Formats: sequence, structure tokens, C-alpha cells
Amino acid sequence: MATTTMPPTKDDQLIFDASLLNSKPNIPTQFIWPEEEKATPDALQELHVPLIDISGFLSGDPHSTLEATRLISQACEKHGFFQVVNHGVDPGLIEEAHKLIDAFFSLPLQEKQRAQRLTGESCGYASSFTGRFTSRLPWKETLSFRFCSPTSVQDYFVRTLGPDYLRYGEAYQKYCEAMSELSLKIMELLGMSLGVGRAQFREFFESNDSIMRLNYYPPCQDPSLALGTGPHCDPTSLTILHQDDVGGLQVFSDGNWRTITPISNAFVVNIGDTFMALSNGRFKSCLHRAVVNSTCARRSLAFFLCPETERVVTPPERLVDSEHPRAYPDFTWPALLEFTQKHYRADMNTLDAFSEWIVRQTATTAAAN
Ligand SMILES: C=C1C[C@]23C[C@@]1(O)CC[C@H]2[C@@]12CC[C@H](O)[C@@](C)(C(=O)O1)[C@H]2[C@@H]3C(=O)O
Ligand SMILES: O=C(O)CCC(=O)C(=O)O
Ligand SMILES: [Fe+2]
Repeated sequence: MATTTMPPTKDDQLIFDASLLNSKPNIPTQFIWPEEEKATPDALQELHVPLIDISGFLSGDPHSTLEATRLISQACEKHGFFQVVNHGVDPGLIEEAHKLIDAFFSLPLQEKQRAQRLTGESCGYASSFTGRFTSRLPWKETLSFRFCSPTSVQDYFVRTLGPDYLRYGEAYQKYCEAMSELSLKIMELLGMSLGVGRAQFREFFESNDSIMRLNYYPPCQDPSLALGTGPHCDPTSLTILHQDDVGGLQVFSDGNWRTITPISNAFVVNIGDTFMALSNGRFKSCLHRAVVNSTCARRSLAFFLCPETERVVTPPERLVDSEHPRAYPDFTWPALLEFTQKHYRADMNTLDAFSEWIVRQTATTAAAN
């Protein structure tokens, strides 16, 4: 199979510039995924999951709340994935957030690089992950930023890119606030589904230190060899994702990759590793990936709910007993984040690898004292 190598830049750091790469007949080898991870035709089958209507729960209807918690338990015990509709988020906010993805990623590369994500950092602009990994690169560009206060997003855009980007800051600040509110409501439902009460996880995440990511997947001339986002479980707690109408998200369920067809009025929700640990392993962290296509660019908006930095991730007592011993050690979110940025490439085994790493670190520290 003929492949090209990545064009080197002046400081020898590889750059993913899709408009240049796309004009070549073949994709660079760094973007070719191994046979066992590539997109396969069976993944074209749809994953059948109920759309959870949360309007009844939001307005306090007990019957509808009970039904929502039943469906959520089923989905989270199985694959950690569901979709919500009638969520109350303003469609105009979502539309604006998608428009600004297009506006940002169509800027010249040099302008986007003013927000360049530094090695080991989780925020900023990343054109693929060329500086971080040398193989199995994702065919995408991303912009990630922190949401932790009523002005953090706004401040990020203005500080990093200048006052001309205030419009972006304001729009994404509002979007993150809506996502944070929605995720707290979902935390109430998750608490009820796990039988630990409505307040348990809502209080835990009330003041959160979350991450917002804009994903932009340019068309790829050979989509059967590449992946937009490789198979992974999100290390974060809960992901609320809105995909545009192009499609590309796939979830692993019952031993197969399955497609999640976009629904414009729905949010895709998935459990991440941190919540799997909080639930003592009862709810599964969702294994997912995104494929690319040869004709049109795809966008997705991902809000990753994360605990405040000093909060200890430990399951409620009610979820630990002799039949369900502790599945994971206590940790803080920054320790897991650092693990994924500096020591381990996030995949389907991140939480187990991290748990073993913590246990080893603790033993080493104890031996040294
Ligand atoms: C192709 C990829 C994108 C990703 C790195 C990966 O190899 C597969 C995991 C993805 C992940 C998950 C955790 C973090 O959100 C992230 C920034 C990371 O370090 O690994 C993402 C990367 C991404 O989504 O862009
Ligand atoms: O774009 C998508 O559909 C998935 C993105 C994703 O998994 C991520 O950003 O962690
Ligand atoms: Fe993800």
C-alpha cells in the first residue's frame, strides 16, 4: 500500500494541516490505524438505545423520573451510553456553538496555533497530536478549554487569542453553563439509578472543574485507514456530546462497534472512567471512537464534567459491601488527568492501568519512608 510521510516543519515538529494533506493521494503512515482497530463495515449497524425524555423529570413528575432512572441503569450497566431529549437547552445556543467551530477551524493554521496546546497540557489547540504521538494519530483538530467559573471560558479566549475572540468566549461560556447545569441534572438521575439518592453526585459535582472540547474532523481521502478519534474511554466523569448531522460516532456494545446516528435535538451522554470509579464499577465507562469520511467535515461539541481538583474520588458507602468490594483506589481527578497526559495514552484500559500505577506509587512511597 502506497503511503506518504508527514511533511516536516522548520523545527521538525510534524503538523497536521488537512487542507495540504487532503490534496495528496495517500495519507501519511502516522495516520494509518492497525487492522484490529480500523473502522469495519459491521459498525454501520445502529446501536439501539432508548432516547431518554427528561422533561418529566425536570418538571418533577415521579412516574417519568422512575422510568428515566430505569432506562439509565440498564444502559449504564451495559455500555455506559444513552441519549437525552427534551433537555431544555436552547437550540440557538447549540447552533451558535457549531457555527463558531466552523469559524475557528477555518482560520489560518498560524492563527489557530496562537492557542497551541503545550506538551503535557490538556487545554489549547491541537492539530491532531503530532507533537505527542508518532503513530495511530487522530484525523482531527481540537480546541479544548477549562470551564470552572462564570468567566473562565470568556477569559480564556480573550487572554489566548485577543479581544476579537470575545464573541467565541461569550458563546462557549453560555454553552458550558448550560452543559454544567444539564450534567448536574443527569447526576441526580445517576444517583437515583444507583440507589444512593438524588443529592449524592449532584453535590459532588456542584462546583466542577470541567473541560470543553471542540472537535473538527476534516474530510479524509482514505477513511478506511484512518480514525477521527481512536477507541477510548473518556477518563473524565460524564461526557455530554452534541454531534452535527454528518455522523461518525461509534460505541462498543456486546462485542461490536455500533453507529450512533446523529439526532439534532438529542445530547449523547456517556459515562467516563472517573464516574465508573465513583460508582464502584457498577456503571461502565463507555468505549467509543469516531470515524471520518471522504466528503465532508464533521464537528462535535464535547463537554467533559470533572470534579474540583481537591475532591477525592471515592464511592459512596452504600455502593461498597462484601459482594461489591472496592474496585478502584481513591484518587483525585488531576492525578488521573496527569496520568493520561504524561504517562499513558488514553484507551479502553486507562482506569485499570491508572489504578495499578497508583498502587505501585503508594508502595514505592511507603518503602522510601
Ligand atoms: C485518537 C485519539 C484521540 C484522543 C487520543 C486518542 O489516541 C484516543 C484517546 C483520545 C483521548 C481520550 C482522553 C482525552 O480526552 C484525550 C485528549 C486524550 O489524551 O486521549 C483524547 C484524545 C482526543 O480525543 O483528541
Ligand atoms: O466526535 C465524537 O463523536 C467523539 C469525540 C470524543 O470521543 C472525544 O472528544 O472524547
Ligand atoms: Fe471521547
